[in-house]
Amino acid sequence: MGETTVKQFNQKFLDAAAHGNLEDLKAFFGSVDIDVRSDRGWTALMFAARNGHVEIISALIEKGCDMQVMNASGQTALDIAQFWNHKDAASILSQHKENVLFDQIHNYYSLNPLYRASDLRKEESTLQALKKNISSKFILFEQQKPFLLPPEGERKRYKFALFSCDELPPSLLEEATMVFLGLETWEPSSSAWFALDVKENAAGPATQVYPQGLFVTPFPATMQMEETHAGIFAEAHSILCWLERYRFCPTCGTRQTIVEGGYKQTCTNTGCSSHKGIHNTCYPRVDPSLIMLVVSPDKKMCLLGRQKRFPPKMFSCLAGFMEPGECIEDTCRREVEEESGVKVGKVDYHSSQPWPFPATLMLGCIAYARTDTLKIDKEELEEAQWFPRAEVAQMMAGQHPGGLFVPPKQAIAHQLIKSWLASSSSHL
Ligand SMILES: NC(=O)C1=CN([C@@H]2O[C@H](COP(=O)(O)OP(=O)(O)OC[C@H]3O[C@@H](n4cnc5c(N)ncnc54)[C@H](O)[C@@H]3O)[C@@H](O)[C@H]2O)C=CC1
Ligand SMILES: [Mg+2]
Ligand SMILES: [Mg+2]
Ligand SMILES: [Mg+2]
Ligand SMILES: [Zn+2]
Repeated sequence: MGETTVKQFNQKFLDAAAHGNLEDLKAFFGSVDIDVRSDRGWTALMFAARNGHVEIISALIEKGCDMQVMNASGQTALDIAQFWNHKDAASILSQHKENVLFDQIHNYYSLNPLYRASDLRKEESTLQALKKNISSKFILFEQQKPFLLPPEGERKRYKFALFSCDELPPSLLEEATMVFLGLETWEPSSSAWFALDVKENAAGPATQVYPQGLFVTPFPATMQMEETHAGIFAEAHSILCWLERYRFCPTCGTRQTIVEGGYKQTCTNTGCSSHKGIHNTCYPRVDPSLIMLVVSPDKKMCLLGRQKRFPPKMFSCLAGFMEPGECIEDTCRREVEEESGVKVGKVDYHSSQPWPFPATLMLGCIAYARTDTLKIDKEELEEAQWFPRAEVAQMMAGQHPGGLFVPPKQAIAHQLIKSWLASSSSHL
């Protein structure tokens, strides 16, 4: 095709989106660049958002269009739908959190599309009404094991089986530990999501509705979930583990009551000092830890290590829990020196990842080493070594001659290594 014909071809595709003509639009799939832009920098998704064509938006999203791009005025498709007050279109677009996370790296387990509606947690009567609302969605756990639909046909990933209140026995709804996870969108009338944890024997009622569903051991199955469901799993699983493991007041040992949709527990002993002053024992815990890609002083190598529990031949970034009263930079320097003997200078923050086993928050950093002599702490690491960039690239690609490899893309370690490889290509 000549340049003019390509332009005309692209324009027809954009017109189909603007006019809401789904059949015409689909005819272009496979031959057109789905993110092609008009002269003003508008994509097909933006044209569909401008006119509120919900079907077109869904079809484009399903085909994997980029939702983060901006037009020449700095608007995304979501901004455009909101500006023209197309509520349904805005709602679909806002469910895909990439929209609001533009320019941000998002890691697996962090893509939770729910609006947490934390203000509603305190409104007990609203929560009770939502629990009985037929549009509310329930996900099930049995002793913290999620009830999932296994990969099937074209779908390569696990996803949650969703239940409505009339599909679950009333006794189960009453007795299970319940967590209010949030609303589907910021619209107060949108569907609420709840997680239910049953002690045992929920398989009967659950498999009546979904014969193919099963309660699975969360790790590693949840590493293979639809990404938004993995985000919802992270929220639900961390809270449920906390509710299960902190049933008694850490201050006086009295039984606690679950309140605020599962996001708080209060001690039933009115004389307990946990009711006075500032304390944090009644809220769910999150344990911050650091994970760092350590770059050598000459910037040509990075430091990777193996913990004993890793699969054979897997090397990853060093990691360690933060200690009270410590800043991120000092945790990074201390953990690297403790485990490898290497002294770190500058520390750059990269991105973070909730690690819901049970509630770690991994803070990913790039750490610049000042020294390169290794003195490995054999308790913490079985092995650690400096790897040149080319070898790391082979490990990432699964083409290392010795069979060494790095964690899969769902792990933040993978993303740190990938970023370093991309940024260090200029040092070759
Ligand atoms: N995605 C990846 O490639 C990797 C992830 N990790 C994760 O990073 C996190 C921290 O790394 P580690 O090397 O294990 O930390 P670490 O180097 O601080 O050593 C672990 C020890 O720290 C102590 N500890 C202190 N606070 C703790 C807490 N809140 N929970 C549990 N143990 C605590 C325990 O004695 C534990 O054995 C872990 O959650 C681990 O799963 C670790 C290595 C690689
Ligand atoms: Mg350590
Ligand atoms: Mg460690
Ligand atoms: Mg430590
Ligand atoms: Zn107490």
